[in-house]
Amino acid sequence: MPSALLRYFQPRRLVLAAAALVVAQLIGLATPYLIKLAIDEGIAGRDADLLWVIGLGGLVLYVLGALTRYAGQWLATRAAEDCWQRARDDVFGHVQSLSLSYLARQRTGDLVNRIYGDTYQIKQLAISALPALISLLVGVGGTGIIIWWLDPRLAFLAALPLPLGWLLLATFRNRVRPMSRLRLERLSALHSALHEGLGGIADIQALGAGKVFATRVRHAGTALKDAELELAHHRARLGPAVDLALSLVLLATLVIGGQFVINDTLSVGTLVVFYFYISRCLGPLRGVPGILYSWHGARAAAERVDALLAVDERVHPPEKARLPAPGAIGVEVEDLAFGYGTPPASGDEAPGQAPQVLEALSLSVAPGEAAAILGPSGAGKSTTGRLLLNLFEPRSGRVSLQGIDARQWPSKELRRRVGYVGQEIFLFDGSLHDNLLIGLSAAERDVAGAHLGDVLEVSGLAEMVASHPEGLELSVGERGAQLSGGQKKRVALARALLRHPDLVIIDQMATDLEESLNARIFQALRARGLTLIYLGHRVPAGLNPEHVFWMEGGRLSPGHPDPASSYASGATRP
Ligand SMILES: Nc1ncnc2c1ncn2[C@@H]1O[C@H](COP(=O)(O)OP(=O)(O)OP(=O)(O)O)[C@@H](O)[C@H]1O
Repeated sequence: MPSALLRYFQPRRLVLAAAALVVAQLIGLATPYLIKLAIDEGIAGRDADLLWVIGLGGLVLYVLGALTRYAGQWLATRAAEDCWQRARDDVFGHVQSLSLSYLARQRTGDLVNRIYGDTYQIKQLAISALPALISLLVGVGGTGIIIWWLDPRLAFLAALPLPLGWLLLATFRNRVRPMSRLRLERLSALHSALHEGLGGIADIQALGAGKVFATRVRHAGTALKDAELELAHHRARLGPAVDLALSLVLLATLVIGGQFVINDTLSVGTLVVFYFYISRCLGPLRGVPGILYSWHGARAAAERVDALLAVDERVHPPEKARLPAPGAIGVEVEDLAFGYGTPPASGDEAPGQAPQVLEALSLSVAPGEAAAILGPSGAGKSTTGRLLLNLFEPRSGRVSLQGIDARQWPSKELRRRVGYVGQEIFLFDGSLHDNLLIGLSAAERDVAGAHLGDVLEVSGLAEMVASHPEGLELSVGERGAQLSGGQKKRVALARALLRHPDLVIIDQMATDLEESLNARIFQALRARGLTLIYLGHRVPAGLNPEHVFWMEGGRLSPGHPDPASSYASGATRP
């Protein structure tokens, strides 16, 4: 059984819910018996007082039944909601801990569906399947015992269709599991298509490709509809089959039980109450297909959650962490090789499946120096930046920051001391202020707040903030949709600087900003004395780097290959 099915439920809540529902069912079992008493003892014996006592007893039982049913359903709902929250948080936490190389191979819509949709299926077990299962086990099971005690002949008659029902369920069960799995996979595919279609809406509109994505969403939706219909069709056959069997039992009870009354071997009260008990079983037995589908849906969902939780491609904390000394960070890269895709299994010397992106890459940048790594598109510049940040595991070679292997830096320290302005900037739907301070503790926020004005000035944001009526409370929109490309870059730079970094890696900014603004920003950055690594197609004004490297096909060489370039010598400052 998939472990995600039980892992997130708190047993105490479930046991309490189950106990309340069991009591409600036991009370429900007692109430029809009062009818027999009323008919056979009260009415037949012309005992009006007894009828009043029975009525009062019935009232107490009905009230208790209602209260325990309410308590059971409420406790089951609480258990389910707690389970869903715990499962969502746990699965999302796990996804967050996975390495970028794994996540880059996944579809976001599918991950969202596993975190939200699959865990939802698991919680539904407590809300719908638990009460249905208890009314089946206690309600129907208890009824079986009572009717056996009332009249074994009629009870035997009522039990006749049971083996047939069991056989029917066993046959149906084998088909439900693969169908439930297919339904969830198609739901995931639809989420992925929607996510992609909405995530790139601006480009899609600009390309006039709306129809293409509408078709993709429609196809994914049609596939899901087919899976849903197949499941519903299957269920539609099981439901009426159960109904038919139960109706036959009711008819047989009436006709054969009536004969027993005529023959004086059964009292009218017993026949009536027998009929009542059998009718009480109709609801729970009709619920059996629901339990079956809910169980297999949750099972298929739990298998998908387990599969995701079993992924261990994560960023592991360093085995021998070393705390680097404060101050500007020198960068040493030795013989670095890297490729995206499945890394080789441990102990396996063979390279991974994916092609090598970086080869024998070596460079050295002293503390406080600036280096520019230039090269054509696809050369491997951004990849180099990600390896300097220890976001990916190199296939061989190493990156040392301040003489310590980047893999041995405590990750929190690395994220704080190495600022990163990526090619694609992540901004979330919130104020500019919240985007700037994201990830900082309360104490760090206080420190950052004190030099916020200075940082806004260095990153060229001060004028934008001053000119906007909402200032720092300006809303940036989802993924920063309300800011320009250059503004997003500057917000990312300010966000990095607010952490007091000692090394800043900037991936392509020169082309996003006008020359004078570049000059202002890079001069101000150089004046701070931190180490700077710039990745792009040309050296930005004001950077004035000590080193210029040319990267092509994942290989690095000093200087620009164009002899006319002022950086052609490979020597340093032109
Ligand atoms: N997440 C990824 N998964 C697989 N391959 C990738 C991934 N990211 C980049 N690549 C591949 O790695 C190579 C280097 O890409 P990279 O982004 O480092 O180049 P770049 O020099 O920064 O290019 P540009 O100047 O266009 O930004 C390219 O061939 C690219 O297709």
